[in-house]
Amino acid sequence: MITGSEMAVVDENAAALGVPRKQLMESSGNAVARAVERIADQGASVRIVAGRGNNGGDAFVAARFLDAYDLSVSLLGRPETITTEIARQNWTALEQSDYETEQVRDASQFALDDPDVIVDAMLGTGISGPLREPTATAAARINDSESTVVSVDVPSGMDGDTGALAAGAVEADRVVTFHDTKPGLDELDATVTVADIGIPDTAELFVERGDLRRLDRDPTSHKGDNGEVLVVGGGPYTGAPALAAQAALRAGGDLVRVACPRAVADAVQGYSENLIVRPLDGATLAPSHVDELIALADASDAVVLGPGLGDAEPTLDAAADFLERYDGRAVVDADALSVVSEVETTADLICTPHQGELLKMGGETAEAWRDRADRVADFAAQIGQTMLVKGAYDIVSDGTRTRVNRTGNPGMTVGGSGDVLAGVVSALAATCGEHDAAAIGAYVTGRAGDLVADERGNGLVATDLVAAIPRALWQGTE
Ligand SMILES: NC(=O)C1=CN([C@@H]2O[C@H](COP(=O)(O)OP(=O)(O)OC[C@H]3O[C@@H](n4cnc5c(N)ncnc54)[C@H](O)[C@@H]3O)[C@@H](O)[C@H]2O)[C@H](O)CC1
Ligand SMILES: [K+]
Repeated sequence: MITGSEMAVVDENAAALGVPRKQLMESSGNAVARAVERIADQGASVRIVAGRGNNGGDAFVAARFLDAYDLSVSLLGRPETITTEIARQNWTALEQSDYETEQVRDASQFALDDPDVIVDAMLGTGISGPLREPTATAAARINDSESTVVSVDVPSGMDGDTGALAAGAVEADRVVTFHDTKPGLDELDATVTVADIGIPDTAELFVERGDLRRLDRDPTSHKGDNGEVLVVGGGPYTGAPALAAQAALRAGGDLVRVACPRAVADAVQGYSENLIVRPLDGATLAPSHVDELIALADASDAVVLGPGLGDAEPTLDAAADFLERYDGRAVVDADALSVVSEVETTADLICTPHQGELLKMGGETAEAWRDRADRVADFAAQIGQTMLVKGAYDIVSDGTRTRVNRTGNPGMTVGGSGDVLAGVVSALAATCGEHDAAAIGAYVTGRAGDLVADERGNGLVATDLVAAIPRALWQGTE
């Protein structure tokens, strides 16, 4: 089962992997034509009723495979208002090839002459809201007809994400859906065919640019809605918490605070006026700080625990106390990772170890990335948290879903890139679930590294990554 929104991610990832949407549309249309052939003899009358989106586009393709039928195609609208290039191209091909076509400008013009088969391609997963004219009238006429109705992808009027049927939705006899079944289809009194349209299976496994659709920012959001992040770090090191904090800001975090030992507070503040530093007494994190950290964390949307903390006994005790008392979202990185397996926590963690740190946590790794993916998924299920195991192929898993990220390059082994990743993931975790935040965070950070490597080769440093995050994040989708 896959939702319409998820399909939009997968089909854009297929395009990123070299299988463009127009190719998918050709496969979809061919599958629709084969379904018509299964239910109607050659020469039977077939009426395609198409909308102005890609659902219609699928049917314009199907038309080219139905020459043996008494075929006519009705477009609900004007061709120049067809909403996508690939659908428009397939409509134009019908016009130029002299297929029997008509343009229905107004519902009153729409007449059905009781064809044997009606192909319902008015609306697919792009539906929003109740049926509008002329679709509503066309759907009513289709439902009143005696024809056998074959719906493309979903019956027009069905919501691709929830399966809910709008009032007046088409009552299909058959549905030809693509790649995987959709919510609601198995509750219909219709024969459903799931057509393979040639989407590579890695389009769901690999994190690609289509995943950026999951970050649709709510344009009406105002300061503080898109992520207040608390970075708990510093002590032996000062750069790490500053890198994580700057990365969180560059990844869209609105307000980022750094809770660090007083001894390094000036150094951390010195890196940037963008940071709000909350000094903690002393030179390293200690259990006496945990009350204040919990108060600060509860006022944030996500926490990064670890950058530059060091592994002094009191520091690890403090990290363990914090995790046992915190119940929000936290990215755990660096030295703090070693306490995760020892604590009972209700927090939703995203652990970002490299393979060596994974072993220290009690996890297992493997040379081949598919084997490593299995082991990481098992470990994530065992500890009940989201794992992001860094490597040439980053493995992300929450024990149920597993993704693989291939962006990044050897230049990113430079110190600090792990701090940048942790910061990016924390900002995303403030606006989307842990699993997606980890997958997209790995993709964006690696992509930032690739953008910088194009310009600087292996001379990249972690601050270059921070600067490239916005370009990597808002590269835009198709
Ligand atoms: N995702 C895939 O792998 C593939 C999907 N295919 C087909 O594409 C459609 C989705 O196409 P899309 O262009 O996003 O939208 P639709 O064609 O479903 O509809 C948009 C169209 O309809 C109008 N509209 C929206 N809501 C309403 C309404 N309530 N009443 C009337 N009209 C409405 C809107 O204005 C647009 O004009 C998917 O279902 C598949 O069939 C690919 O071709 C194959 C791969
Ligand atoms: K449809």
